[in-house]
Amino acid sequence: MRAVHFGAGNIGRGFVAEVLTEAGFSITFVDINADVIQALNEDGAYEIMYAEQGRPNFRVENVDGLHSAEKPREVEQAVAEADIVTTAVGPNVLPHIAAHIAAGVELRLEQSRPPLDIVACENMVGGSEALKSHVQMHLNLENKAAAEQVIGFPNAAVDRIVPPQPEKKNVLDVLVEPFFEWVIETPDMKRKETSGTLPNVTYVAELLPFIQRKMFTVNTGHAALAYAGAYHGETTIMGALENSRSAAVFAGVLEETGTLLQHLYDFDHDELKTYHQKIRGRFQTPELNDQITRVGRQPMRKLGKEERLISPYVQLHEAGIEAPHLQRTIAYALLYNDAEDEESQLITERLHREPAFEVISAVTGLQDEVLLEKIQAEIEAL
Ligand SMILES: NC(=O)C1=CN([C@@H]2O[C@H](COP(=O)(O)OP(=O)(O)OC[C@H]3O[C@@H](n4cnc5c(N)ncnc54)[C@H](O)[C@@H]3O)[C@@H](O)[C@H]2O)C=CC1
Ligand SMILES: O=P(O)(O)OC[C@H]1O[C@](O)(CO)[C@@H](O)[C@@H]1O
Repeated sequence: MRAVHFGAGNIGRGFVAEVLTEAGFSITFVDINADVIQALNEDGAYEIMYAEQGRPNFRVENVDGLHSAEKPREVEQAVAEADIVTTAVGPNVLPHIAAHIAAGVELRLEQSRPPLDIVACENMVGGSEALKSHVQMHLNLENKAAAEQVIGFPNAAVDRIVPPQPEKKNVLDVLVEPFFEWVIETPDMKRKETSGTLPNVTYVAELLPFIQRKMFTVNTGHAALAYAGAYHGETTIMGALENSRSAAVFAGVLEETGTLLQHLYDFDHDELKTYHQKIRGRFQTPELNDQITRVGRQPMRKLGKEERLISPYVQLHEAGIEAPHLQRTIAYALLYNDAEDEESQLITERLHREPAFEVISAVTGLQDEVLLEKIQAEIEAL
């Protein structure tokens, strides 16, 4: 069985590949990083190393690579022949890989190949569904209707911390945290016998509670640590946890999103507390040396309306629940300034040039004047 995976980065090599290898797939990675593609084709294997004393490495074998800009026809043929397609490229990159996937789908339909599932493993709600819309834009009406029958885009949630990689001899080897969770929603699958039987994957009929629990806890909590930590002069996630001011924001944010999750889904209070402790322990792994620049990357995306900060903040507001720590975190995120991060630079420049109220509205997509004024006041207080 062959998988085609778009994005041979940290999560692609360090997580998706482990599960697919365990399931017996050989993997063709598609990427635009020439060094990684060359190494995949020369070595055909690499090691996953766990941030856990004494745990042996996991060897990923039977891999190769395709550079999508240099070998577009081969990428399309690989998609046409694949038994599963997965992605971990980042939400902003999904539109850029859609044309290749659509061309592969067209070939598949022409060649009357079996059904296929395409699973986006991105930190976002409705990732596969979003990819589906991008792919559909490249299909004519007839192929769109035909694809609807045989190409599934089941949504998924993925969770594993794969930090910025330490200096190492081999560009492919990847250090990961031992924990992982991959949840896939089953109703949209078209090839359950393949995509529905991956080992160590949790299958659910409705993903929303799982992905919201993950996004609003792991990702919102992480973002709070990153942005509050950066504001208080920290550069690492460990530093932010040890800093009493950012740690207090983190704890407050988890309380607030925990309240929301219980309000939305009736999650058990004690289970949620245990989940919080587990996450705190995962963040507190010194071997990962996780950097604020990674966790805080692309603040404009993270401040989007459907994302980890604004979505719970708005939902709490609508439920009549105050969320001062989330509100403060949103202000920290708007003030976040990493010289290497284009999005943080764009927000910083706009805040210098334009009234804060308008910048906040443009970045977050919020229209509610009450909320905009609250966030503006928060920024002014900092
Ligand atoms: N690193 C982590 O701990 C986690 C990341 N995620 C999600 O996984 C996704 C990937 O994140 P990472 O692996 O950390 O990022 P990464 O930057 O390590 O990997 C992304 C890969 O996509 C490739 N890429 C960029 N444009 C491309 C294109 N047009 N065609 C093909 N490949 C392209 C890049 O060259 C890179 O190899 C994101 O959505 C992220 O939110 C989810 C859970 C954990
Ligand atoms: O990958 P993103 O969306 O930029 O955000 C980083 C987040 O991804 C993770 O690596 C895994 O969910 C978290 O550690 C962190 O909150």
